[in-house]
Amino acid sequence: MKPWTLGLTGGIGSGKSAVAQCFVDLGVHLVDADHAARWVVEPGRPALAAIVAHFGEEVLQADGQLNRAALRARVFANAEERRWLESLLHPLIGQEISQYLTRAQSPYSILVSPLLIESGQYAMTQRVLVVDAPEHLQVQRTMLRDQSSAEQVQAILAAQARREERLRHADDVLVNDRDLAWLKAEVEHLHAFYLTLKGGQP
Ligand SMILES: CC(C)(COP(=O)(O)OP(=O)(O)OC[C@H]1O[C@@H](n2cnc3c(N)ncnc32)[C@H](O)[C@@H]1OP(=O)(O)O)[C@@H](O)C(=O)NCCC(=O)NCCS
Ligand SMILES: Nc1ncnc2c1ncn2[C@@H]1O[C@H](COP(=O)(O)OP(=O)(O)O)[C@@H](O)[C@H]1O
Repeated sequence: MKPWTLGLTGGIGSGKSAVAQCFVDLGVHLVDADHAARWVVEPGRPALAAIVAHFGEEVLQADGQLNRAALRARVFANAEERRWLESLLHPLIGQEISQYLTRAQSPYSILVSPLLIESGQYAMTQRVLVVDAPEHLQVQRTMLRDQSSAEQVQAILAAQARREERLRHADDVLVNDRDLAWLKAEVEHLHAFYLTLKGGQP
């Protein structure tokens, strides 16, 4: 039977990557929208040239790669610039994702994306798992992971769907407010359940 796709989403620092890694350890095929977002702006790809034409040479590093920190500072300080970037990149990211989803060998595959709902990528999935965490934990974990300031994390949070909106699209919710051993056990339960599903439904 054709593998179905589980959409995995949650706000920044909610624990999507940690949950995704647990599924990978169980042998599930994973496609990561953040990785696709990096591939489409590699040197030589047309999107990078369009970004430089729009934002200027200061969003390039000396080696010709995108200066992600510089672009991050620009787009999370200005919603119009962020929307411009999204309208350029989201169609390209969507194409990469659908190509990689077709390579799935496992009974189901996972698309992990911070913007699954906002970008409409959930249309490529048959079921949605939302990782949820209290906002103070999201901020604390992201600051530790990225060495970013609380203000920058808050600015990114403000650019994302509200928790209620994300939860409205959820078939399953994993509240990641305990330790990683507990998280792993929860993923094992979900995986056992997902293996019983056909096309993402009981
Ligand atoms: C702006 C940008 C260059 C910054 O790069 P970076 O500093 O390396 O940061 P990352 O790409 O790792 O993104 C950091 C966080 O910002 C959030 N984020 C990224 N793009 C976002 C956007 N357009 N709107 C809201 N939040 C966004 C994500 O939550 C991400 O963290 P998470 O995956 O851990 O949840 C990069 O985020 C980008 O190209 N964004 C536009 C493309 C896009 O929408 N990507 C999201 C996946 S579809
Ligand atoms: N339950 C947890 N306990 C402790 N640390 C966690 C837990 N879940 C995630 N983390 C850590 O918090 C940070 C953010 O998690 P991550 O999975 O990268 O979030 P996301 O992908 O949603 O942005 C990472 O450094 C991760 O290792």
